[in-house]
Amino acid sequence: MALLLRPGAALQRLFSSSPALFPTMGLLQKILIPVLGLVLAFCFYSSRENFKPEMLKGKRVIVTGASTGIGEQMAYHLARMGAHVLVTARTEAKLQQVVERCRALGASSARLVSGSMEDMATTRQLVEVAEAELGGLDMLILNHVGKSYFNYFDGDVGHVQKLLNINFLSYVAMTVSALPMLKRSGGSIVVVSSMAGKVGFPFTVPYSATKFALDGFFSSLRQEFSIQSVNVSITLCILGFIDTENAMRAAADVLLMSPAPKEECALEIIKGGTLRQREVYYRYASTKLPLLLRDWAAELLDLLVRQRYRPERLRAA
Ligand SMILES: NC(=O)C1=CN([C@@H]2O[C@H](COP(=O)(O)OP(=O)(O)OC[C@H]3O[C@@H](n4cnc5c(N)ncnc54)[C@H](OP(=O)(O)O)[C@@H]3O)[C@@H](O)[C@H]2O)C=CC1
Ligand SMILES: CC(C)CCC[C@@H](C)[C@H]1CC[C@H]2[C@@H]3C(=O)C=C4C[C@@H](O)CC[C@]4(C)[C@H]3CC[C@]12C
Repeated sequence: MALLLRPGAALQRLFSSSPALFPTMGLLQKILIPVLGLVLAFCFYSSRENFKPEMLKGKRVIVTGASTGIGEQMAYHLARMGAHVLVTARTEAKLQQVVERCRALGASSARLVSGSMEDMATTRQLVEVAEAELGGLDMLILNHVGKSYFNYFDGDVGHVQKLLNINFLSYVAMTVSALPMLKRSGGSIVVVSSMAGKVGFPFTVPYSATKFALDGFFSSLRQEFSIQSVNVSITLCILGFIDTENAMRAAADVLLMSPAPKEECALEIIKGGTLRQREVYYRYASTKLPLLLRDWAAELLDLLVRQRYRPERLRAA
């Protein structure tokens, strides 16, 4: 434990307790350890490129589920950064407004494709528009989710299947269709997932299944890209509770926690994708830190989570 918390002090204690074994310890302590520390710090910071909004200028980006919530906010950030934005969802009227706002915010171009992700024709059309009108694709942001319920699992297998089609299979289909373009540009795939795709929470059984599936598929695919030297990054985004209209309506009464803002969340996703990070955790303290408990004290994590729920406030199904 001491080695984890104060490695310098722990090493010092270890070495100073057996001077005969380490005749050059004085030298080691005074010079080598500080130098090693400096080298490690340099490697760590120099490998982490800083994000700059200019990185997105002129980049061709598809954002799915962009008519509302986090997807809509990502479209606006990308527009401000001067990207070419192609947004999609089912509600054409809403998408039209998003496109207009993107143009006003300074997008290099903004267009839409409306349609359901249950339908493979939508996937095909999106990729065709990117190819024909943008001449390729640099970033694919997969963000849409089908409507589900926030309540006890009701046994409806048909709903699980439908949600898997929308939240998981369409992500696979989009990836397969867009991959040739992404390989050409050395681009990025960004997959928006959730803490509910890493840990089992109550009242989101079908949704959680679809998010766990995304982790399995994309983490495995990332390994294959690495073996085959495919220069396409995959960023999996692990989000906590975010203040989008739909999430607030569904869960705010039941959850004893405050939601994080969708605007900031959208920006963190874009930053992570642009820097080709393996995973994004937003917010860090309520996602990454609880996950440290998952593998070592799962029961404790489950208990802490249940304490943040008020099941008596669930709406009658
Ligand atoms: N908000 C939160 O607390 C959290 C959200 N997340 C994740 O963040 C992402 C965005 O969430 P959020 O912004 O809250 O979601 P919203 O419910 O606000 O937006 C969902 C989007 O998906 C679109 N959509 C729904 N059904 C379909 C369909 N069949 N075909 C195509 N598009 C569809 C909707 O548009 P339309 O209805 O017009 O089709 C809308 O644009 C999701 O992946 C979600 O899992 C993760 C953790 C927490
Ligand atoms: C360890 C804890 C401090 C963290 C717990 C975080 C939990 C409570 C957070 C993490 C992910 C969140 C859910 C989510 O991903 C998406 C949606 C869809 C939306 O329409 C309705 C709300 C819902 C179910 C969120 C509810 C709250 C969840 C379970």
